[in-house]
Formats: sequence, structure tokens, C-alpha cells
Amino acid sequence: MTSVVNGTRTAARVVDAVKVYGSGDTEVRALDGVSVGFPAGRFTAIMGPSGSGKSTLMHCAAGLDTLTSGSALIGDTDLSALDDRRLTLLRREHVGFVFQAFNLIPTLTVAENITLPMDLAGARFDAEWLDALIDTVGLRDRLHHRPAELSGGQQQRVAVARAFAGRPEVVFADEPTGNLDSRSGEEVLRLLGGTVRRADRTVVMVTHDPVAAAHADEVVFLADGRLVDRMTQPTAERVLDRLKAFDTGKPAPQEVAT
Ligand SMILES: Nc1ncnc2c1ncn2[C@@H]1O[C@H](COP(=O)(O)OP(=O)(O)OP(=O)(O)O)[C@@H](O)[C@H]1O
Repeated sequence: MTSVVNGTRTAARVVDAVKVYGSGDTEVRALDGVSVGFPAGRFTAIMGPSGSGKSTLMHCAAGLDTLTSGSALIGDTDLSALDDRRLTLLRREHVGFVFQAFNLIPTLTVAENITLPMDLAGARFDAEWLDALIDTVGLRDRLHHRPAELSGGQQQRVAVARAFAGRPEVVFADEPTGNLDSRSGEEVLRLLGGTVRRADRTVVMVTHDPVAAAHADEVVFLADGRLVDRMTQPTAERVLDRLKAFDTGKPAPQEVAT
């Protein structure tokens, strides 16, 4: 269901996205006219200062929240055209999620957690893909353990396997290394990046961490609810320098076309 925009396959995108929370004196424009596409087969990081709208953008692009105006699409499907039931089905079948807090079901085994979205969707398992995924995340000897018996890094690797299990159109990751030490975090980032590159998957990740963002193919920068920059082949140093420019109030770069 991937759509093609300007010759690029786009797994997910928002167009003229506006999100307003509250009203009157308490109104916050969390997204103020953002248009951005997330190319298929790529790893994109979303960065920006605290409060710039990163989580809002991710939640709206993933169909976890709705826009005030503008549109959010997964492949060619405009999410605003879907009722709640169809939106839930679309998320189950076409979107994977990795959250900072792992969000595994404590009473289920590792194997059951990994296949849960497919079980819920009544989807067929691609046994070969699942088998390879379990090896990739290094969990074969833990399949019958419960989450509480695993380290944080192992739990997040289960969440990564769960996110990719149904070969979704796109995996959204919200601060996936936020609760991990740097070594486990690095492993999770390599898993995300490696799966994108080797298996032609798509990942969109919100992060505060320039080292994490450097694992992406491209970083998009938000400030005050607007898209202000994009950077391909990021390094932690270049990302950090770009973020510092927000702090020091250097002239904002020209807003970029999408
Ligand atoms: N449910 C909500 N109700 C009211 N305001 C909200 C809500 N969620 C977010 N906001 C506001 O919208 C703006 C953007 O928030 P958002 O969480 O998207 O930013 P962020 O870049 O992800 O921030 P952080 O890096 O601190 O997590 C902020 O001003 C925030 O206070």
C-alpha cells in the first residue's frame, strides 16, 4: 500500500498537519503546518527541542491521535477517512510500535508477545520471517520466558521483534532507547537500522539523543511545531551542532520544502 510521491516510495506522511490542544488562553499549536514524508525502506529520526511537537507528529502520523486539520496517510490511506474500527485494524495490520517503556504483556511469554499483533489481527504468520527475526534479535533461548525474567535491553528487543513481526508498512519508535543503558540502547538501534537495511523495512523514530539519531538515514528537525531542517547521513556531532543552533538562537535555517 506504499504510495509514490515525487518518485519516492512513501510509507507514511503528513500534509499541512496542524494539531491544536486546548482552546482560548490555553491553546497550544503543537503542530503548525507540517508536511513531511517518511520514505519507505529508510530509517528516519525526528528531533527537536522539548515541546517542539515530535511526539505529537509521531502519534498523528501513526493514527494514535487525530490532526486538527491537514492529513495523515499510511501508504495511500488517509487516516481521517477511517472510523475507529478501521483505524484500529489499519494500525494492527500496517503499523508497528516500539515505546520507551517496552509495553510488553507481563503474563505472556516472549513468543506470545511477539506474535500478539498478528494473533489479534487474525493474520497468517510468515514462519520464515519470524524465525529469522527471532535470530536477529537474539532471543531464541528466551522464547518461553516472561518479560519480568528479561533485562531491559532484552525486553526492548522483544518489542522490536513484535513491531516487525507482521512486516508492517512502517514501524514507529518513540524514544526506544530512553530506558536503556548505552550498550543495550546501541544494540536496539543496530537492530532497527539493520532490519531497515537488510529487510527493506521502514522506521520512524522520535529521539532526544544525537547518538541515536546518527543511526538513521535521515533526521528531520522540528521547532515550535514546524519542520525546520532535514539532514541526510547524520553523525552525532552534526546533529548535536544543529540542535545547539536552536539553543543559541542562531538564525533559523530556511524552512524546507518536502
Ligand atoms: N494532551 C495534550 N494537551 C495539551 N497540550 C499538549 C498535549 N500533548 C502535548 N501538548 C503540548 O504540545 C506541545 C508539543 O508537545 P510534544 O509532546 O509533541 O513535544 P515533544 O517535542 O515530543 O516534547 P518532548 O521532547 O519534551 O517529549 C507542547 O507544548 C506540549 O505541552
